Amino acid sequence: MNSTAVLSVEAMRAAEQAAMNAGISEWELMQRAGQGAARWVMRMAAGRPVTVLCGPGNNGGDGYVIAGCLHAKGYKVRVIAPVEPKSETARKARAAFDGEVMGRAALTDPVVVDCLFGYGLSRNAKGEFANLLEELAASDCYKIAIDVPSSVESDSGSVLGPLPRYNLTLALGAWKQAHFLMPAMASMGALRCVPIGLALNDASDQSTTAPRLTAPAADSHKYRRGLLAVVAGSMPGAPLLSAEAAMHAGAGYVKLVSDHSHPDAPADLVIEQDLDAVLEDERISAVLTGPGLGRDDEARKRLSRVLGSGRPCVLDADALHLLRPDMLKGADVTKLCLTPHEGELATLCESFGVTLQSKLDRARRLHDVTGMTVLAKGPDTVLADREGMRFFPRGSSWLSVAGSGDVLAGIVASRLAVHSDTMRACEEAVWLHHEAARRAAPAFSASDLACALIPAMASFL
Ligand SMILES: NC(=O)C1=CN([C@@H]2O[C@H](COP(=O)(O)OP(=O)(O)OC[C@H]3O[C@@H](n4cnc5c(N)ncnc54)[C@H](O)[C@@H]3O)[C@@H](O)[C@H]2O)[C@@H](O)CC1
Ligand SMILES: Nc1ncnc2c1ncn2[C@@H]1O[C@H](COP(=O)(O)OP(=O)(O)O)[C@@H](O)[C@H]1O
Ligand SMILES: [K+]
Repeated sequence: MNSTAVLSVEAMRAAEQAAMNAGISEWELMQRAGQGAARWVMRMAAGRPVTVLCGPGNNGGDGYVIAGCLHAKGYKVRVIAPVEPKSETARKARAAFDGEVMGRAALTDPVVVDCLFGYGLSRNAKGEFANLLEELAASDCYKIAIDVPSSVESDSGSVLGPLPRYNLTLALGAWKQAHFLMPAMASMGALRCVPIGLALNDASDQSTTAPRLTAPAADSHKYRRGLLAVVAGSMPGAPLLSAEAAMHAGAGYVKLVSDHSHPDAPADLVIEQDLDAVLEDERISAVLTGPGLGRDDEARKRLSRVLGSGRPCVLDADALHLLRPDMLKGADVTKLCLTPHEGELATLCESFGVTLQSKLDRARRLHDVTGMTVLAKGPDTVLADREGMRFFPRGSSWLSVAGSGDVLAGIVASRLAVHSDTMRACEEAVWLHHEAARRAAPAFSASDLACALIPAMASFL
């Protein structure tokens, strides 16, 4: 089975070194990578001619092995290599390939395999490399990236040259961070991982797989299934949306604590006004606040009361702007989930003295300095928690609609009310959010999305 480990370049080099220390040579690793990738290339090429672009490092070395496998199977295959290989193992692979190698040629074949650079890309692709990538971007051939697209920086997912849109990207040995990060992720097409026998069991960072949810126990009642309080503030719409989503994500009972009258609220949503009375109820299993909370003194007081309740909490939207380190004194931070988008993450980093730049680094450090669960959402959602980072497959781009984050916060809170595990709640919520988007018709609104949670739940039971 494919591993779900996600490795930084440093961790990848260490895993390869460990394999070599255990007696598997770099040459053997390259053979496994190249042969495994070649099987995918042949599946996609289905007999059509193939061009392989080979760069100076071991990614180029993999390219010569791929070309060799295709050649041996009778494929019409040629290599375009703007420079000779520099690493010893890649030179050996070049010498072992007895097919056609050209310095420059037009990209006329229907399938092109890109092995210019892998995780060793260290600066902007320029000159002949940039020309080739531009030509590849403009071509309508079937494009396969080996390990990572050649202008993608493996750790950050940032782009250092012309970026073609690939049909397929084959990660070698393990997933790299860029496979789950924007802007790189958007260009990779289908993603597959080719195992090469690395020991990855100790990797702390992982891609997530579909959660398994369970129906309520046979002897459940509404409180035992989880009682959630959604604490509203100055604006009525957003918390109502969160509460509606929460009602369809597992909790047995959702209360909206609000001073507004909410004439549009469904009859089965209980609306209360007395925040202290609600929070004193021992049966409350989780609290959500932030959507529509406002940022004035009253909102700050509400947030402090929620934090003081000691319940598992989800903090979103305005709560993330109001949150300060001193508010966490005495709080059990392991019960708190933050669900910031990019802007809210920047605000939180300022409040908690995190100066790193990338979303991944910021989320990781924010968790490290606060101990809270950080779900940094966006087109490339990442989760930072006690066990490491968690990554997700791409969700529907239709999720970029106002209120979509309120729905997500409601789902996280609902799952938290069910089982009190912050990390698990976030993982389940992202998958449910994505699945609801898949099941809703295109151009859905946030309330359509909340309704689509009902069939989405069924996907994971
Ligand atoms: N090390 C191993 O054991 C294995 C590595 N494998 C392959 O090796 C790749 C990593 O190999 P390398 O570390 O050799 O790195 P790459 O092949 O990714 O490229 C690095 C080479 O390109 C040069 N370079 C980097 N950026 C450049 C730029 N913008 N313009 C021009 N030259 C540039 C570097 O100086 C270096 O020579 C992986 O992505 C994977 O494809 C696989 O064969 C599996 C085994
Ligand atoms: N292009 C996209 N692809 C996939 N998911 C997206 C995309 N854009 C936004 N999302 C998701 O939609 C939600 C938007 O949340 P947020 O920015 O808080 O919106 P709002 O404040 O309007 O509710 C997040 O869960 C985010 O992950
Ligand atoms: K590549």
